[in-house]
Amino acid sequence: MSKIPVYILSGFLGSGKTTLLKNLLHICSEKNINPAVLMNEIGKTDTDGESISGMLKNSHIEKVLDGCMCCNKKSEVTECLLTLLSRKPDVLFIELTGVADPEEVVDSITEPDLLHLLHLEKVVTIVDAENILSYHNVFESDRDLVRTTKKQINVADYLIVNKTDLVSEGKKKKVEKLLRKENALSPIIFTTFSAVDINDIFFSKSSSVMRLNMKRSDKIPNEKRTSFSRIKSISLPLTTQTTTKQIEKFLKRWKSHLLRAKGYLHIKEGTYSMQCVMNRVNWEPSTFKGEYYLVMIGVNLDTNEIKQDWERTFMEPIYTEN
Ligand SMILES: Nc1nc2c(ncn2[C@@H]2O[C@H](COP(=O)(O)OP(=O)(O)OP(=O)(O)O)[C@@H](O)[C@H]2O)c(=O)[nH]1
Repeated sequence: MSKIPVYILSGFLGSGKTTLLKNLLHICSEKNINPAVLMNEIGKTDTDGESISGMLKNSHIEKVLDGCMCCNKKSEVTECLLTLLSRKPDVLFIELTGVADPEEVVDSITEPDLLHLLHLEKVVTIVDAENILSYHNVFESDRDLVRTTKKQINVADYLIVNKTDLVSEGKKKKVEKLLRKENALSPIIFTTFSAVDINDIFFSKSSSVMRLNMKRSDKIPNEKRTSFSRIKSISLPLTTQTTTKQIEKFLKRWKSHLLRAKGYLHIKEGTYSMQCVMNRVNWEPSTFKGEYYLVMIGVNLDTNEIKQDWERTFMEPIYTEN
């Protein structure tokens, strides 16, 4: 029986992993390739899964929520993978959380129960050209997080520098230099909205197994690792109508700890998907039909304080004309 090729999509919060996954699923649909997807979210709420599910046969997606596949959710991964592999997809994509260490995930997918069913084709790491150079300042005191972002670059077989529409040529060069410091060998491509060439991802030569084995032998045995030591997430339900301005004002109040926010919100103009990466906020009309919410992810978020602030701000209908 031929083994199913697996692609791991890694990269920090908001770098463009889900955007890449959607592009890859479009390519699969055009080429009549039958994909399966394993997704992981740090929080209990599955914001991206909904839109991805719509692009797949129902049974071809599994989700690991409320934790990180590389740390406290390892045991669930084998079960989810066995379920997906039993459906005999042509290819399997695993989208990691933004704070996952891909090397740890490689360890869990190369255990004996799975090894005869799949083979790791590539670890693809996507970096956010706009923000990557400032991460080291943001995470100054969190060594685990700094180590994880470096590791994501270090173990990649293929590196994508995304969001090039938001940076100058000079900044692109600086990002490339940073990547080369951590990873001297793997190809680097530059993209906007994760628009990759199918040949680069699916047909270029893979060096993953060899390189990852090399890296693993460097590991300190029994080292206790967590990739997201101080990362916290909170999901906040919204039962009233609001405005983009009011939501952005709320996010600004918690800006110093916030890395990422996303959700579906009911605003004056209708239902919108909101995506916030560091300081940048995007709003897009959405056909989402569920209950409205906002998820916030950040370093040492004071979840009790945030919850109280949210309830104070959005408990009563607060929509005003201006
Ligand atoms: N301007 C710009 N925005 C982008 C680009 N790529 C992605 N985005 C936006 O960045 C936001 C985050 O993209 P995602 O694909 O959700 O990022 P992610 O890595 O999956 O995020 P997490 O799952 O939270 O880690 C979304 O609003 C995207 O539309 C790009 O090249 N340029």
